[in-house]
Amino acid sequence: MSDTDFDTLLDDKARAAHAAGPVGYDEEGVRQAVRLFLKSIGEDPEREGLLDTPDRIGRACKELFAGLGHGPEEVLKTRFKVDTDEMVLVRDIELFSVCEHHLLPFHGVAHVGYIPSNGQVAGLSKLARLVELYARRPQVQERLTQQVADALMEGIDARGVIVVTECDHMCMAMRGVKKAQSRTVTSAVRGCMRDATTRAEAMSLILSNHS
Ligand SMILES: Nc1nc2c(ncn2[C@@H]2O[C@H](COP(=O)(O)OP(=O)(O)OP(=O)(O)O)[C@@H](O)[C@H]2O)c(=O)[nH]1
Ligand SMILES: [Zn+2]
Repeated sequence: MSDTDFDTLLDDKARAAHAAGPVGYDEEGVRQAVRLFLKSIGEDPEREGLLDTPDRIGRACKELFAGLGHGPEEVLKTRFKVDTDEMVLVRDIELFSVCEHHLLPFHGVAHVGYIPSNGQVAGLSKLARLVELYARRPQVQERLTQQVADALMEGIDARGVIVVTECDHMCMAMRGVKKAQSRTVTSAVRGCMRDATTRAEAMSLILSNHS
């Protein structure tokens, strides 16, 4: 890889793609909503322990929903050439998201694999950044999985993509049906990764660290 390639990979703007938080974020609006919410559940927002809570949630939501309003082009604008058309797979990318039904967390891992076309590859960290981009917003796991797959497929003109996510949903654990041990697995498979042999190779790589 040339020096220029490295420079591009380390591009600060790409690194900070959504570090600024959600586009159009209204932190004061969030603070007011939290005060109202606390009152509405029968709490006293003026008691000492809760006084700073609206502020804290205002800052926390900026992180939790930092992907809102940002697009994959911010992450994938750098790509480079490596002489390979073989499968690349990054396994066990930690993810934290929030389900759009209950605004409770779901978390787990994503496995992201692709087959480049004409040696056009993405920096490995960009696969994890794509997961972040789509996880950091109110989500459902299926859509998160599909969005990462579609963004990668289009963003680097990949020949094929596979994304598998495995998540625990707090809305199924701490309330409602209360199944704390259940884990949800979703997959999205695109292009030549749909081919049975290629898909089987990817799945064996993904499963190789599972007992
Ligand atoms: N498909 C899918 N469902 C999800 C996800 N996260 C949460 N859910 C589900 O969203 C559904 C919402 O169902 P509703 O019947 O509208 O809400 P609810 O009465 O709170 O449902 P219960 O959780 O069954 O008590 C629940 O079945 C959740 O388990 C997700 O990522 N994907
Ligand atoms: Zn939920």
